[in-house]
Amino acid sequence: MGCVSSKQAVSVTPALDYSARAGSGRARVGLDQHPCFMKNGDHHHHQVVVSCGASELGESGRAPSSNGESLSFRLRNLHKYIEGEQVAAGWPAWLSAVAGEAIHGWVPLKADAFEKLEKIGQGTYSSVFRAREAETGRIVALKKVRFDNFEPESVRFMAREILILRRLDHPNIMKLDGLITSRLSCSMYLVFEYMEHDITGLLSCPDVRFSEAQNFFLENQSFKGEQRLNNYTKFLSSVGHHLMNTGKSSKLPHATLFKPQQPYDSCLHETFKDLPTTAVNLIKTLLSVEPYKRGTAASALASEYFSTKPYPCDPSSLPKYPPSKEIDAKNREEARRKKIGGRGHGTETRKCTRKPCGITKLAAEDLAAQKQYGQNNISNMRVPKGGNGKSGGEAQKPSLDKLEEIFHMKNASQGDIPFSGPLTSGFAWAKRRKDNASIRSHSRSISRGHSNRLEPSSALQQKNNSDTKGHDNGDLTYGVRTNSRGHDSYEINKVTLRKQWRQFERPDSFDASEEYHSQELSLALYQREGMEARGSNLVFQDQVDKVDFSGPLLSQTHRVDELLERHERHIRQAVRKSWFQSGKKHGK
Ligand SMILES: Nc1ncnc2c1ncn2[C@@H]1O[C@H](COP(=O)(O)OP(=O)(O)OP(=O)(O)O)[C@@H](O)[C@H]1O
Repeated sequence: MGCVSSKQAVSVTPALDYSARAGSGRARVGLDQHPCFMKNGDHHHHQVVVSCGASELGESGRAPSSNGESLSFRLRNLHKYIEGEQVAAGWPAWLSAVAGEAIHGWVPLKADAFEKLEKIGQGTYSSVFRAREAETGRIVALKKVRFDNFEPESVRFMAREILILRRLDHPNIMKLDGLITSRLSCSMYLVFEYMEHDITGLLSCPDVRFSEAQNFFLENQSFKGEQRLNNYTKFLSSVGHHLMNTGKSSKLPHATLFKPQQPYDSCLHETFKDLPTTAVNLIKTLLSVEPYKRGTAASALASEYFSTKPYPCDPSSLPKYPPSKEIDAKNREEARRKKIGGRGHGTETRKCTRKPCGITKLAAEDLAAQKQYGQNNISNMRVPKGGNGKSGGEAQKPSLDKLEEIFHMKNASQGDIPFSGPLTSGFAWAKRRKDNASIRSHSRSISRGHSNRLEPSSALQQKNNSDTKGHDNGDLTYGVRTNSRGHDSYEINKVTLRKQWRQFERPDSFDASEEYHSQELSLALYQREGMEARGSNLVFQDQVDKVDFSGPLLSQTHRVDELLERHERHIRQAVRKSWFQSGKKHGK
């Protein structure tokens, strides 16, 4: 694992140790013992017992009344102290404030240490890029995760993935090498070792046929690997609901979310009648809705399926397949569909079909945004440091929100067609495209409500495609109309707006000066903006939920796997949404 300290006990020190390899996430940040506290337990800050002197009592210097208070008081100080240390090491404050443990012992990697190549994957909450490490030439995968850095729950959610990845150390699990972000950045990239294949890619290759033993091997291996577990999740979404609806009521907190309109009988045995009973039994266990009944990876490995013939082949006997990834399969499929169906049978149709209301709303907002951009003199916009948001910055805000949403449209998770092939070279988002990045970094995550809201109309989608040329990597794509009235002024204002943002915020430019940027300023502005955005999102949310959980989702041209994929996404989104909400309710 790329982490020096992930398996070590937490201890902190005022001293930062930068002696490790420069620019590496593996660099060590102070693991020396601080005389003020000692460890008790192995991996939680909460378990640190503090025994500080009077000088450590904080600003007031007042001694708290009871032991409990004293401890929490000191722990608060300790947390602040750790946060300060992490920020000094280059981590953004929003991250260390809520997810200090996930980054503990690491220093952020620098964007310009990598040359970003083409987009190679699209996950529900991420876009994945191939990249080259400048110093070594090593090829890595950069996973840009989507989250809302102003939503502590969202950051925590993302950080949990990091924390788990850091703790995993296995040949079948892609290693997390580090994180790219900076003190002034609102986004983050996870740096992984590069994987040439994924199962979906391999399975989609017409030339690749697995023998039973190879298949078995892959299954067996895959229980040990994160990548394949993703595929199981997809699989789960395909048959899971049958299991869920066998008449037994689930005790899960959000079970009603998944409750279908009509009950189903489990059809696992029927669906997999060609599989041996041992395999179906294993699947059944793995798909149990109730967590306590569900098999773990370890129990799966011990299942009969893996101990009966045919045994897995020896890994060394596996042929070396040409690189093939899910994105290639998607692109091939998309090309095929376009060829067969011509216009109107692609993703655009699907998106339009699914969310007509959202589209209408988006189009209306788009027009409103254009109008507003036309009216406002954006070039005069100047956001004062520490301002209260009542100046030009605020005036521009609603437009900016809309604009950035439109910008992110293509990046929305639902049914995106990822780009393949080298679209740019160099770490463009840090160097050449600070303009876009400014807006992007300012933006909040499009996961959850935002992404749903951004389902484009076909007109927007068309423009998306053409606008992509001028921009980088498919990471950020403009969904601006070309054929709408007012387009020119919109374009001009858009450029101006980007310049303005660039002046006070240089996200993703990892050595940004603080001359114009103020995280507090951004925070103040966006807290208000977040409320506005959330308010307007409510309009869409109902529609989205309605679409997500009822009725036929696809037109006839769509394949079952797309349906399943989308189901999976919807389920995850619903779960995460409710998870966030319940987290908020409980004031976590
Ligand atoms: N380390 C890697 N090397 C090469 N490609 C990768 C790597 N990690 C991810 N990818 C590619 O990116 C795609 C999306 O990644 P992944 O499934 O991990 O994203 P995700 O956001 O976790 O998705 P989801 O939430 O839908 O599971 C994968 O299908 C894979 O092809």
